[in-house]
Amino acid sequence: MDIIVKNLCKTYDRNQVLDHFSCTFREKKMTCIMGKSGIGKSTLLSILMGLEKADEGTVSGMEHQKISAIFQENRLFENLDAVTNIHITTGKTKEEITGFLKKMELDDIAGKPVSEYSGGMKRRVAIARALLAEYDILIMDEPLQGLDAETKEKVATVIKMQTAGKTVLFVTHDEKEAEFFEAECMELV
Ligand SMILES: Nc1ncnc2c1ncn2[C@@H]1O[C@H](COP(=O)(O)OP(=O)(O)OP(=O)(O)O)[C@@H](O)[C@H]1O
Repeated sequence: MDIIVKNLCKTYDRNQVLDHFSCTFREKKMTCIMGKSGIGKSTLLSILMGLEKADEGTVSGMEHQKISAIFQENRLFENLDAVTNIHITTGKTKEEITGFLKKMELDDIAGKPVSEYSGGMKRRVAIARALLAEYDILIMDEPLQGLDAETKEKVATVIKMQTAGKTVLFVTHDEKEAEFFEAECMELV
């Protein structure tokens, strides 16, 4: 089912962020949501996920759908290791998680608490957790931010393979990422 957004409005205090915004996100496709900083991309995602309420407008196609998300913040349990972090959320076995972490080049630190990881390692754990969860719709808010060019390419390749044929909404500032993922682009203005 496509996700159909009609006439969304959202104002914080006197700051009108979304003004009758409408668009369609196609089922089983990746859509890149682009637009300048502060334009309302994360706000749109929050409304789609039901974490924020729109002042006006409707969203259809999200009902009864399992959503997995990578937020701008990693939202990890810092005192737990990568495997436990991912197990708690996804229910996947230690073997499944360890195998996947290897693809993300995280297997050697998987047993240490997340608090001891670098920023890029934490980001990869958050990405792995979202990809291993069962979902109908994957929502990613600047998932590759903070990764070096080489790691970004590897992780992007894993994301591309894992999300083929899935409905994915992907906020990025980087047109090259949109090209790499062969995603449809939607610009917030
Ligand atoms: N909870 C909130 N309370 C008040 N203002 C908010 C809140 N959340 C977002 N805003 C404001 O709404 C506007 C849009 O923010 P949002 O985070 O959606 O933008 P964005 O396009 O995702 O930006 P970026 O690319 O920098 O992440 C900004 O002016 C921001 O300050």
